[in-house]
Amino acid sequence: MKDAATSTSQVSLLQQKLYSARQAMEEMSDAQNEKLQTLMQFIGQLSLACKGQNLELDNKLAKLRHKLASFSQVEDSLAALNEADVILKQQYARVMLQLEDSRQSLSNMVRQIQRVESLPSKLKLEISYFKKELTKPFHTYWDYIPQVEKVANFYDEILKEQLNFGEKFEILPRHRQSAHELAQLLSEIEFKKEQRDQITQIKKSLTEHFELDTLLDAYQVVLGLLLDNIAKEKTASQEFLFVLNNALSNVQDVVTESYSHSVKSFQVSKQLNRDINVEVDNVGDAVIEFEDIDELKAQITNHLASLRKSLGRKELLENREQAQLKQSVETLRQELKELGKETESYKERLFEQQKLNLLDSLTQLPNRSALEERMDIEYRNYQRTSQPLWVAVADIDHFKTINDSFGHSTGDKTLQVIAMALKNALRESEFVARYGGEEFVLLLPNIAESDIQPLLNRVREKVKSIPFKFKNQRITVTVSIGAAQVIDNELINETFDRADAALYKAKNESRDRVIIDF
Ligand SMILES: Nc1nc2c(ncn2[C@@H]2O[C@H](COP(=O)(O)OP(=O)(O)OP(=O)(O)O)[C@@H](O)[C@H]2O)c(=O)[nH]1
Repeated sequence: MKDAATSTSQVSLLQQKLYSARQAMEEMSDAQNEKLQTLMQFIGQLSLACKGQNLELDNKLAKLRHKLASFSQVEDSLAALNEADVILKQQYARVMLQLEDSRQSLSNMVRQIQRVESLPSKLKLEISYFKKELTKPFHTYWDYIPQVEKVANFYDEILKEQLNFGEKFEILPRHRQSAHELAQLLSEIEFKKEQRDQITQIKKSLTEHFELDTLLDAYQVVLGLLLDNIAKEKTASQEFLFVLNNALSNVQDVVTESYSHSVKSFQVSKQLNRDINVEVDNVGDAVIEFEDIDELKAQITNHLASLRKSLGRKELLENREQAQLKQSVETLRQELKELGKETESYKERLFEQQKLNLLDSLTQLPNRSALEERMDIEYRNYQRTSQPLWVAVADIDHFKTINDSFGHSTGDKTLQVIAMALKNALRESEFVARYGGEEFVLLLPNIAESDIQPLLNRVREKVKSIPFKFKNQRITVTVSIGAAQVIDNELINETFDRADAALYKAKNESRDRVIIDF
């Protein structure tokens, strides 16, 4: 019995121990599950941090999280852990390569930036320090990102600079050519007085160191001014036509009115004539059929009274008609007088405009259009009379140097003085025009072959003797001249070409000379 009791108490002891052991094991398992949860959370965060970098790594980490869901599966997870470890190492190597590539790309970008010529020196220095910094390798993306930010900042600053000072496009020869042609065109077009200062400024801006924007602005402004002038001219013409139209319709009204009045008067007058004729006939009849002289007297007195009445009415009508006619004529005269005045002022304006269109604004010499007109006239004279006609082209020597050394406005003044000298050196019947730039064309009729060289040499000497003084420096300005005579059936433009070729020779033969194409 005692044994049985002992056994029972041992069993219960064992049961108690077993219970305690199970409890301890359960507690241990809970603690491990808790640690496992922490590990899973960590892997979860790691997956999130790496997500998108590497698809394979994303899958492995997802599988691992699934396997680690309970402690019992930890054993199975080991292989997945190893795989994830390998991929992580590969990913690290790949990131390192990528960072190296990115570093190279950044270095290239910096080299490009350094090529921008207009960089301010401070920025240049900063970029060159930065370039040195870029020679060190990056270890993480966190090394890389700030450097990218720096490059972006450099671009930003450069962009700001460009925006502040306007983008400076390179000026190509064709831009220079366009600027030169525009400046020349501006010398040939006559602008209104109030526009001239602006045009002078534009011309000046085109001959000095200009930017593309200046050229584009110049085109825009010139176009605007021209359109404005055309619009004004159009308005003036329209106003004139309006006045003309008004006057004509007034005249038409007067004429129509006096016509209808005349028609009416004519009808009344015709009726009165008929009445008079009837009365005259009546008198005639009374005389033929007369029996009693007293009765005849009475009848004739009656007829004569009617006749006088009709004649009185006719006279009244004629007087009224006369007055009406006088008034109409007076109205017409007034209208025509007004119209005449208007036409006169329009003609004057047209004449002024025409004159302006034919003058070069800078030198006040005839311009190219005027030259063409005069060439036609002189050529027709030559064809009619066969008197000699010479064309000479004169060009100022090294004029560019004057502009470059003393400024464009000094160049302009020089042109004005030389233009005056050329004009004064010629006779009334001779003609000089500014052909463009620093080139002048002379038309010289009726000059004998033996006289042309001395004449042109006198012109050349006259220019040479002008005492120019720029910036207190005595300067001699010379011209080269080429000339040719119109021959046989040659067109005057062909003569001009020969004169121009002679000028070219004079320029080649050290300038300041006259060459005639005989
Ligand atoms: N100031 C001023 N300069 C002008 C005008 N029109 C043309 N020019 C300038 O005249 C100069 C002509 O230069 P080039 O054609 O090289 O001739 P150049 O310097 O006279 O030399 P050569 O003719 O070979 O002796 C250019 O600099 C033009 O800008 C103008 O209206 N005013």
